Amino acid sequence: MHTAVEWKEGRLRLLNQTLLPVQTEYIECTDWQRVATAIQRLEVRGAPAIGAAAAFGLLLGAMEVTHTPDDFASKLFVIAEKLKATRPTAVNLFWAIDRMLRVWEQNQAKEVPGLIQAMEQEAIQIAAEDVQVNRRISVLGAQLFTAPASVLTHCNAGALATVGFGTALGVIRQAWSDGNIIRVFADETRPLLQGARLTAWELMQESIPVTLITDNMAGWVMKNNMVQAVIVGADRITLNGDVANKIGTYSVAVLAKEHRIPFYVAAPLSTFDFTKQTGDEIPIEERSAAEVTRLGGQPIAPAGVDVFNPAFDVTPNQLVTAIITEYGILRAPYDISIARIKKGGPE
Ligand SMILES: CSC[C@@H](O)[C@@H](O)C(=O)COP(=O)(O)O
Repeated sequence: MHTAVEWKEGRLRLLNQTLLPVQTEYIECTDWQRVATAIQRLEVRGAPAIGAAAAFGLLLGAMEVTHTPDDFASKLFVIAEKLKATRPTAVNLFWAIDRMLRVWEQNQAKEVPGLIQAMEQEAIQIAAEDVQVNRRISVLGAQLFTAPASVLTHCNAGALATVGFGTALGVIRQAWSDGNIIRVFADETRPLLQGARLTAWELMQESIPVTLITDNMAGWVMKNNMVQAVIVGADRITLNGDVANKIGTYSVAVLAKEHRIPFYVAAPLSTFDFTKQTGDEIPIEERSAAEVTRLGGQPIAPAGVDVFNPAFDVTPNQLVTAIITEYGILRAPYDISIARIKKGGPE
């Protein structure tokens, strides 16, 4: 398993996911600007991985500032805002940066080196927690699979999208080792092909049987009883259980309902936005038209065509069979089950 985000000797090492599966190359980030660019370009992607990378990005920013404590604070806040502006949808980004800023607040009385040390510990802790949380989600989610089944997934919610094992793919990994996964159908996930490039690659590395399909084949695969469950990750979940995830997830959820197939979401507490009631309030990132009009650098549409390129969609709670978190498996009514985990307690 490759590590997507790694802190080593004062540098952030990111696996460059835009080059996969052709090349396995790492980016050594020594300044916060490079981390911001990596998030924007999707060199590091997936909600938990973005959160961890941003925490280290803010740390790198803090390490550059060696002036008076006042100056330190104002510069730190500017860097935090710039990092927050990289991508709008995955709430883990904001969650991780705010967590880092709280450490600054609590250690304000310290000299800059002491402050930086506290911030470094926090960033390392954010990354380490994600590894633990992935394992917990995987073990809990695997309990939903009591007999051998084939599953469909969308985008990539694996090791590449986290610091550890993955969320949706973590559950699949665990259920596979329990003998309960026959095959994984991976949607290619247009426009940036995270399913084809990343999920298929990750699963093949571990010899988990995977079949790649284009996004528009999911309905036919379900109609032919080729999958018994859908499992995906999430970028933001609101208090009512609405789920933002990679564009195309909503279509898969609608199809799953039509075919009476359970639709599971696996996500850590850091993906819940307790400040938002419904999915209507989630900012949806729109990305460049070139992602749709070009494939592998080649034009596949007439020059100048109008394009709509939302990177995410929102699946309404009534299409979600269960949400697997490190605190337990949540089911409807989600306003009640989510209110319970909001307090940090088990479901
Ligand atoms: C555990 S990752 C969950 C989500 O972040 C994932 O499904 C997803 O939509 C990633 O989108 P991306 O645009 O590749 O960052």
